[in-house]
Amino acid sequence: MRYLTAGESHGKAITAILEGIPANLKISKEDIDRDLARRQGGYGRGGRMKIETDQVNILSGIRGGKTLGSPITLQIENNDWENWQDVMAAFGNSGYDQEEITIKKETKIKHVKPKVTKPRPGHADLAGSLKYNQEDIRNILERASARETAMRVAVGAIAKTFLRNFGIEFAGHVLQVGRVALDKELDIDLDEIRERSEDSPLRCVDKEVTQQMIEEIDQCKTEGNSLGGIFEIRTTALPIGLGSHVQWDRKLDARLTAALMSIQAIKGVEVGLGFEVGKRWGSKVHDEIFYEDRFYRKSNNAGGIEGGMSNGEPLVLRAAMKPIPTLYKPLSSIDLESKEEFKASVERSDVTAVPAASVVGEAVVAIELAKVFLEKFGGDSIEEIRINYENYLTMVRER
Ligand SMILES: Cc1cc2nc3c(=O)[nH]c(=O)nc-3n(C[C@H](O)[C@H](O)[C@H](O)COP(=O)(O)O)c2cc1C
Ligand SMILES: C=C(O[C@@H]1CC(C(=O)O)=C[C@@H](OP(=O)(O)O)[C@H]1O)C(=O)O
Repeated sequence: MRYLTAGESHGKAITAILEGIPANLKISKEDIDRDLARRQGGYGRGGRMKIETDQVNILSGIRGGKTLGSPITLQIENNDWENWQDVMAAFGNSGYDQEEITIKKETKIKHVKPKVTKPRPGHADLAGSLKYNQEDIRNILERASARETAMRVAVGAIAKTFLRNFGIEFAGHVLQVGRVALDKELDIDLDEIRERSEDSPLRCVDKEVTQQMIEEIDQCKTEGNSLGGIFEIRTTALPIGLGSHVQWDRKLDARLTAALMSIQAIKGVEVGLGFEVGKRWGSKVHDEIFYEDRFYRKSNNAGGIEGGMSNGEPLVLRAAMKPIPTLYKPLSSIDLESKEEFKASVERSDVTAVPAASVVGEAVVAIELAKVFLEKFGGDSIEEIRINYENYLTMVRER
């Protein structure tokens, strides 16, 4: 299974081609749209989310509600493209002048100079414009933008649908926003994490902590600043043996953490206890092994992975997101043309997007897990994969 996304943040649409999903998988557009709406939510997001109502257009690979085994083409339109047509028309055209262009941001008419020359610290602006030899930073920021994650969520919704056929479910929820953290042990099951986080404007399972996070965001916004945080992805128990110890690039932990690191603004990823393992003695880290009809553990410090393979327990992964790079009180930067010191450009921006990132986290983990699952139980139809899967489970059970 493989996929690529394409599209600029203010271009007409974003697209993906997803190949390798087996035939006869029932796909519901409503399930994909539900995840797209979940990604758009979250307290602290900027004006763009009021303009977009992300909905997927399925252009190929699905007939009568079922996959055909052929490439699936997905598209999500950018409503904001209407407002940015003049700016985007000047895109990449080095001959345009520096006259102001009219845009209708959030229905308010605004005039902007089409060329962006003041790189924002923390964004792709400086490295991208030098590397791709671009005078206009917009030629970089349009693609670096996390708008692209909408498409990864759509692809992820298909991966989740596939894995749901084998009893694998996901929950992404927020553990920390800025200085406010949920520091209690979570002793609630996956369904309750899902239920409580869906009810929270910050995708946090605790109401009191959610309120404190809101206050943190409000204070930060008033000061023209931005915030990051931490989210966690959990799954139901995985079958033993996804991934492999035999080669570095087949290790499940390496693959899943790379997927999470590929999300814009993610700067750290933990598996199970994560960095805490460096402090504890071995007896307080390793999960002892028990047997009753099957092998099981009473703790899950390993986060469901040992030796690069799933060990039969639920996955537990966490990711740290840095604060959003665009600050309404901008940081110092150097103008690409004049080389003079200026305040960085201010693009319309989120104050924080940790809840959205947690939904993207679910998606990228689901995509990578679906890939690993298909590598192990691969087949061309869902029926064939089910036979392979059940044969393997029987083999493991009979050991
Ligand atoms: C869901 C989501 C929303 C984001 N929104 C913004 C935003 O509004 N403004 C901004 O400057 N960066 C935003 N970012 C972060 C940038 O996309 C990211 O920092 C940038 O692409 C540079 O990549 P890096 O942080 O991985 O180095 C967002 C990231 C995510 C995951
Ligand atoms: C568009 C999305 O997020 C965008 C991610 C983003 C960035 O720099 O990453 C910058 C902002 O773009 P804009 O200037 O258009 O408001 C966010 O709104 C989205 O999540 O769908």
